[in-house]
Amino acid sequence: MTLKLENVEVKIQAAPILRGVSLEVGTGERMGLVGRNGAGKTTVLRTITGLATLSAGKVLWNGEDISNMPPRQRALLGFGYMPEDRRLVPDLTVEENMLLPAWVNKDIDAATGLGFVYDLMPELTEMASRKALLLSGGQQKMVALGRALIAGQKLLLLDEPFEGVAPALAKRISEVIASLKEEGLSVLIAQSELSHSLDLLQRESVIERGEIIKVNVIDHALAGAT
Ligand SMILES: Nc1ncnc2c1ncn2[C@@H]1O[C@H](COP(=O)(O)OP(=O)(O)OP(=O)(O)O)[C@@H](O)[C@H]1O
Repeated sequence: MTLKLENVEVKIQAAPILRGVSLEVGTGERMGLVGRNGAGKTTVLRTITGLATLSAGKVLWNGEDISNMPPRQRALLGFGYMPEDRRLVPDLTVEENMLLPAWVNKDIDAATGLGFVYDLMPELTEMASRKALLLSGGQQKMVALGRALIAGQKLLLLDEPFEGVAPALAKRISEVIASLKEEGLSVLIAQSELSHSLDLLQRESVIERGEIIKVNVIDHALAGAT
């Protein structure tokens, strides 16, 4: 299950936002996408989900060109997306918020998705019937992660999953993401700083002004990981 971007160009109102972006995320790999605000990280994730339109280049999934596939079909391939803002509906419960993608896209297998998420994050079972507005910011991030996993059981795209999250919850989110390797999930994590996830990532692509300028292999000994 390999994701590949080949020379992807995206323009917004004629302005070049992504300029020849190429990257590859292998089965079970956790790849970082690191860059400053405005570098183009969110646009890369939106291109993979199909929400942003390419003006050139290709998005490949297991070698198949999916550049023109609509977002709802990509969800059925097992793509999950957690946007930077959590976008939970305050008056809906935790479970209802997680089921939103399946309400919108009837082809998503909600029961399987929900079972997968509750096995992975039992704490969400305990808060399933609480309204989203009663949760802390970090708990809301957990729910948003759960929601991304309802469909995203092959490729998970996370935009700033640790931003504004207290250390204990950030550690828990990190643990959950790490455990996905056993499920063979590929994960791409966009963030402006690496601090929370150095030991979580195998590689990081560095993006600057819409271009990948380098790919680093994370040295876990140096990062202090075991
Ligand atoms: N809808 C839009 N209209 C105009 N410009 C846009 C739009 N979306 C993104 N941009 C521009 O594209 C560039 C890349 O934005 P993008 O959100 O992908 O960056 P980012 O690295 O994710 O940063 P951030 O973490 O601040 O979201 C920025 O210069 C941004 O201003």
